[in-house]
Amino acid sequence: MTKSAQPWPPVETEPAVPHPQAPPAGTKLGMHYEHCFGCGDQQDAGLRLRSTVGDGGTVHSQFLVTEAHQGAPGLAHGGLLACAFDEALGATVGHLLRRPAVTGKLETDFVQPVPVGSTLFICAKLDGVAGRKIYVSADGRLDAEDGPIALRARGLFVQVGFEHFAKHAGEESVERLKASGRAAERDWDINP
Ligand SMILES: CCCCCCCC/C=C\CCCCCCCC(=O)SCCNC(=O)CCNC(=O)[C@H](O)C(C)(C)COP(=O)(O)OP(=O)(O)OC[C@H]1O[C@@H](n2cnc3c(N)ncnc32)[C@H](O)[C@@H]1OP(=O)(O)O
Repeated sequence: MTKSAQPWPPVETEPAVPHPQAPPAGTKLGMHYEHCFGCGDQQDAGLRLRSTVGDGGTVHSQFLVTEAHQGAPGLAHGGLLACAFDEALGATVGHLLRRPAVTGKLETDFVQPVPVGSTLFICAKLDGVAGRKIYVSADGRLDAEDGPIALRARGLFVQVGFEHFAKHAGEESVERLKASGRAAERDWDINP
């Protein structure tokens, strides 16, 4: 539940059924790109979010809040926490539906502060699909899978073709994704 009065998903959707080749529950998901701020291990101050597939169209992600992530002294920056949800929701869409998609809208409820030194446990789930629009949501809990809720988020991801990345970041960006050895491993349904 969220404090927002808007229904979710905001439009009629089909069930978001994981792709037949989606990784099964228990699979640890790798980085999608080593320079990604959300998951990459080549970003010194990055979040280094790590994710595992859960049951029933869910993905469980974690990251340790460090001093590099502060807004107020000793507390995580809100925009950075939104970034963690962007990554967790995007990974849920990308890995479970196996469709390249980008964030169209991201809404975050900040329920309680997240201190430096805490680990945020994010559980994301697929909520529905309407054409290219994919709806996902997540809770973030402090220090344990069943810890107190610190944040909630809801996202709309829009399915795109790989030409999206080539058009806006250059052909080289797609080559870099392929060279990362991660996109190339995947047999995407559209525009592989
Ligand atoms: C990331 C690389 C992945 C490569 C694959 C490797 C493996 C990955 C595996 C897994 C890990 C992934 C982890 C990633 C996590 C991070 C994700 C990010 O941070 S993405 C960067 C931030 N987001 C942008 O930069 C988008 C910028 N915006 C756009 O490019 C366009 O606006 C776009 C594509 C979102 C839509 O543009 P249009 O021209 O294609 O389509 P139109 O018709 O405008 O929208 C389609 C439908 O969506 C609705 N829509 C779009 N934006 C909306 C909004 N803000 N609110 C409500 N509805 C919206 C529209 O009303 C339309 O709905 P109707 O079909 O008419 O019903």
